[in-house]
Amino acid sequence: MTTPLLSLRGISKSYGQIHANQAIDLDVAPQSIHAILGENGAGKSTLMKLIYGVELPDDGDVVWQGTPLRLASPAEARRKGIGMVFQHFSLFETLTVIENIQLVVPGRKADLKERIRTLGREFGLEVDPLAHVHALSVGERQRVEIIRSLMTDPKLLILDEPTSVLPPQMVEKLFDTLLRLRDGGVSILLISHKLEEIRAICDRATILRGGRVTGDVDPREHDAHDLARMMIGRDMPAPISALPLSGGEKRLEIIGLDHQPDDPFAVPLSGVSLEVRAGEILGIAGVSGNGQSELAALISGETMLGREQRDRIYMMRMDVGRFDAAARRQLGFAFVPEDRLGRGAVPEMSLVLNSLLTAHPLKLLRRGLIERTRAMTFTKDCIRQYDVRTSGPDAEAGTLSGGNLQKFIVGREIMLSPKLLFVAQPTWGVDVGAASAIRSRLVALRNEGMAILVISEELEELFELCDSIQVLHHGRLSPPLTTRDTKPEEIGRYMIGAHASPEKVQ
Ligand SMILES: Nc1ncnc2c1ncn2[C@@H]1O[C@H](COP(=O)(O)OP(=O)(O)OP(=O)(O)O)[C@@H](O)[C@H]1O
Repeated sequence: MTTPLLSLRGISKSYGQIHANQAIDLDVAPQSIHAILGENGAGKSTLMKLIYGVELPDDGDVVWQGTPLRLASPAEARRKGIGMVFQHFSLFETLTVIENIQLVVPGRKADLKERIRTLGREFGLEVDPLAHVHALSVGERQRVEIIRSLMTDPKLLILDEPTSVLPPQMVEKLFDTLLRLRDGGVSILLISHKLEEIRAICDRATILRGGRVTGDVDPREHDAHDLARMMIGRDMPAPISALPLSGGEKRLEIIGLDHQPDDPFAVPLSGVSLEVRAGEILGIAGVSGNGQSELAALISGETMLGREQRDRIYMMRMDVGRFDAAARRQLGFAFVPEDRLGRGAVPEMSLVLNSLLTAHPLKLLRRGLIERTRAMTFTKDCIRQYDVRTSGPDAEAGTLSGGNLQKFIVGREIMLSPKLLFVAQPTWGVDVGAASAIRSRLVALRNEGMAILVISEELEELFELCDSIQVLHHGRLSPPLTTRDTKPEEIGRYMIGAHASPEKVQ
């Protein structure tokens, strides 16, 4: 057997009582695409941080190209030939592509420009070096991040959930790039929750559960059910089905909403109309950056309408255009924002305090003071019901793994028993088992009469959840399409703005 590019033996890392990685063995072969799979909190990101020198292991050995290695920093990892593209991009929006790259890669501007173009051609990562980052799509931004890593000549490139930010059309293109990189001699470590994707391009998969390795397999020899079982330790629960319901009262109505945001980089909305009734789930599909965050801010009350705009947004039959977020919540509205660390939770605060942020009306405060016992009970219930893996209610929100924090925020909002629930990207970063639990919960709530609005980039998710779907493209919303009478390709055409003349679409 050829010498592995990277070998880990007995790697362990604990944070206080939490054993995030325990005695991990991993071999990454040269020229291979190697998946790291596991449910939320299984220890995937921790392991990548140890490999990239962000953290030091408590125990164990790392061997890189046959030589023992102890990395003290990411800069040292890059010098050795290890690169990493994080889930959250780290580009400055007001700078150009080349200016962003110059911050990390030394060299003359003209030479860098040439290298960006050459790498772009070679690996299918074309991007204009002089473009400003704010003008680029998410897919293009990701290409810039990958190019920037490639410019340090890595032998191993780590990608943390790279497809979760991409529209479906771009996923294929990224895979093509990854295969070209592999064939060009780079090994890739890929974290993903999407089992079919892993089966499509990975040569090897290591599965983690509870910080330990539970499988090391060729993913092409196992179906998605097998892989899911290794990840979650049991079979996937069957999805629950929607009961036939119709004609509930209108809980959200938007009528011909036009909005010109103050931010020059934001997307203006025009003529947006929708309604969500009790006992119904409406989904908003679309590639991110088409007005989703602007629409979400207008619905949640983070952005209020101008004085002259009346009769545009109704909740529970009230014109709420001039209501702030708290006033809307008082009407029975709850909201899970896409950005869980920036808006959904305060990372430095404990889970109990994070519960209070939105759940305080459930008598968790009395005369301005925290009712500690009630707040603890609420938080513990949320942790139990939504299977949030954490050391307990006093854990800081920022120490939870991404998916577990998402489960906590979704749980907290559902526990408010709202009349109208708005969830942006309900299962973003959540593992397959927990994602199916969250979806089942949403369908059960719909069956009980809740009105639910979901924004998601994942078509499969919208098809599983929604009674009808509308597509947002360039700030305009398509008419509602009844899910059971609609094919994904039709939604796809609206997503790329080609619905008017489908015969022209390739
Ligand atoms: N800085 C930290 N302090 C305390 N606990 C931490 C810290 N970082 C991670 N953990 C804990 O370590 C465990 C593993 O977390 P990790 O982020 O590696 O999981 P993951 O598999 O990447 O999850 P996800 O799929 O949700 O991103 C979790 O229980 C998490 O709460």
